[in-house]
Amino acid sequence: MDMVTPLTAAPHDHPNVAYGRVGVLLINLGTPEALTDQSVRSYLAEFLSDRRVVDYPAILWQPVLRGIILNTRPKKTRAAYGKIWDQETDESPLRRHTREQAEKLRAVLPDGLVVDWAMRYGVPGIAGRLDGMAEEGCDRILLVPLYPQYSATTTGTANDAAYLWAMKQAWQPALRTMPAFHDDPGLIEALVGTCREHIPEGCERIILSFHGLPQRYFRAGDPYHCHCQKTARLLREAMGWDDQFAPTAFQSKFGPEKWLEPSTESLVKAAGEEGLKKIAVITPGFVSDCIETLEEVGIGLAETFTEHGGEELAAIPCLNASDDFIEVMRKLILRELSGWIS
Ligand SMILES: C=CC1=C(C)c2cc3[nH]c(cc4nc(cc5[nH]c(cc1n2)c(C)c5CCC(=O)O)C(CCC(=O)O)=C4C)c(C)c3C=C
Ligand SMILES: [Fe+2]
Ligand SMILES: [Fe+2]
Repeated sequence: MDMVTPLTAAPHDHPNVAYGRVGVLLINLGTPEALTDQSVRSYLAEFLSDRRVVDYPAILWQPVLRGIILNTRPKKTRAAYGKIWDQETDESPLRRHTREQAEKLRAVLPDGLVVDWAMRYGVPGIAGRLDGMAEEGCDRILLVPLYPQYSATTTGTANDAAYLWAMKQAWQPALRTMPAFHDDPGLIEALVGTCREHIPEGCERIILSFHGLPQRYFRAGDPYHCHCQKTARLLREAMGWDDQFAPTAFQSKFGPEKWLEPSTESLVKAAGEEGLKKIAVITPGFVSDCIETLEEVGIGLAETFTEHGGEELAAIPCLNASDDFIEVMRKLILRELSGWIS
């Protein structure tokens, strides 16, 4: 690798600052630290106070959030996490997969790169991990929000947190951000691989389900909806599906506003009512299994399907730390590090 040797002995009147290294920081959403109401509450408080996520004026929103939502939702959300918590490592699935993705990428990326991971909400936080990278001498850092489709509510806010940290640095590192990779041929090929492996024999419909957003954000210019539609189209084309067999839908609605439609729930109910017995749901907007894929889809919507006459709803696993996904990310990261490493 082409890098300057970190300064070990600075001239006597200079601060001893390490430099010359390149860092890669994977960033995911965030998740409760422990399976307690208090931990879920503080995670939701931070998440739902982010103005990129809920853009109502704070003076109106904070009383609703603190007075109602944070007194009711944590108990329900904790119960949902309880069904999917990783007992082996005592962490949420999202945390486990993100950590494993970073560990595997560190092993396959060039020696000398500093590869780490952080969460936008909760721990390990973005600022703390960037402090660590700076201490290790990273003066060039690639930020990699782990969302194939760009949204201001996810990618945008992850990058914001890094810029906010950079505003306070005496020696601000050069920062690059990973562009959306919703149409990356490697990503589509990896999704094709999971479809071939996991879609059950005799499946009558496959719903391509993405996390939703308020329609208002889409109208204000967030390209997320278009990125989702493109991922869905490329996957359909690669699999030879039409949009009757493989419709796009949006899940996880929160609050009273109109969100992107159709909802995954409405398509699951309709499939049962039409007399379909076996369907699958794939979630190509989530690279890691989490509460929204394992609990909402794998448990909740599977029950909804049987309540409406269906028999089996297969929730297709996310790419997680599979070799295929690590290879997708390795190539994208090397592309984005062009000129920084040789
Ligand atoms: C309040 C509005 C929300 C918006 C807008 C939103 C966008 C959005 N979220 C993801 C990915 C994830 N969201 C997850 C959990 C989650 N999301 C919301 C709300 C909004 N998300 C809430 C309240 C929660 C918490 C769970 C609950 O209380 O039901 C997760 C899972 C985290 C985990 O630990 O498993 C992910 C991942 C995307 C991609 C997105 C917009 C594009
Ligand atoms: Fe969400
Ligand atoms: Fe669009």
